[in-house]
Amino acid sequence: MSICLFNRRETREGRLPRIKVLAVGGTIAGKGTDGSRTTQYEAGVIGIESLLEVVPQLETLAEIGSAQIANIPSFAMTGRLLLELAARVNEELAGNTCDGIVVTHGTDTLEETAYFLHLTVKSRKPVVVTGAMRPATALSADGPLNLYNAVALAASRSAEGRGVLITLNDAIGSARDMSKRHTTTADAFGQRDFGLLGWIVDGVPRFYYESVRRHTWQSEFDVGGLRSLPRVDMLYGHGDGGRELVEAAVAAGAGGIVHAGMGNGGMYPDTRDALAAAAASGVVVVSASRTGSGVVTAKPADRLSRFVTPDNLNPHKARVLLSLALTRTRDPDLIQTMFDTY
Ligand SMILES: NC(=O)CC[C@H](N)C(=O)O
Repeated sequence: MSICLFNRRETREGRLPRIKVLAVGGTIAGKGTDGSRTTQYEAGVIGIESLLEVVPQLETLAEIGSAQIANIPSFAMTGRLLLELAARVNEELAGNTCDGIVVTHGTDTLEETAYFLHLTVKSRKPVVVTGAMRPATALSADGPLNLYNAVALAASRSAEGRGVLITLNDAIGSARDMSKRHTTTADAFGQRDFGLLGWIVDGVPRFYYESVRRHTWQSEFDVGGLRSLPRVDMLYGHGDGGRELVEAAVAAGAGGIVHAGMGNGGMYPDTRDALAAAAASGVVVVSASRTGSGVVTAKPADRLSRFVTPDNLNPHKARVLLSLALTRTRDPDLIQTMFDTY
């Protein structure tokens, strides 16, 4: 009888890949008092060194370095921290001392950070974002295996050039497409339109698909010199919608507004009027959808108002791209081209 074992080690000129883990916080670094309660805990309290100690198997995959960038629940994410993180990832990958990056992050806004990095990291080296749905103190905590898988993925040549990847629960997704779709389950992340890029099985990444949209080293966005991002507000569409929130966003200085519309970008008439007025005054309006899936198509009235459609990006990913687009132009036609490209 023969037993086939995968060799998990991928070496670089005879040495293990060098992977840097940048920790931002979240449930993966969360602590609760009762292991059976998976939603009652404080996120972003355990340091990255302690998280790494729990997974000694990482040593078989890579030479690990780490840095604590922040330790926050990810709903507290800021544009400033996104810029800091992107700068750090670019800095680490620019030299020849780092072969790949893992970011540990809260899951609430993990997809936005991953997409932001997908558009601003200038490297073909793997960048993998992971988190956990159960705190480190929970029974069946998912953080340690997610961290192991993330390092395995970042250490693998098979992950190079694919843009920023997300892994949780053995799944590999593109930062462009993967989203959090459940409030509490360990299987919270997925993508309704296209599915996954692959899985990680016993520490071995297996890819089946790839995204053909532009990203990372092909991206035109350079946030190197920026200290803040243009303000983009988001409004949720509904019946009896008013003008007031649109006007408040404009008064607050929004350069862009993403409207999470009903169905294929539907807007309550008063809200539409206010958004059209905002667009006429130079605010870039993206007509997105609250359905969570599918392309939003431009209707004649949208074209007249110069609304931008987000392709199939969900509203919060559209917000990320719009904010980056506004660092380059305020022209809705050019921004539409960006939405059709990334
Ligand atoms: N599962 C999680 O990571 C959620 C915890 C917290 N709300 C955060 O996003 O950081």
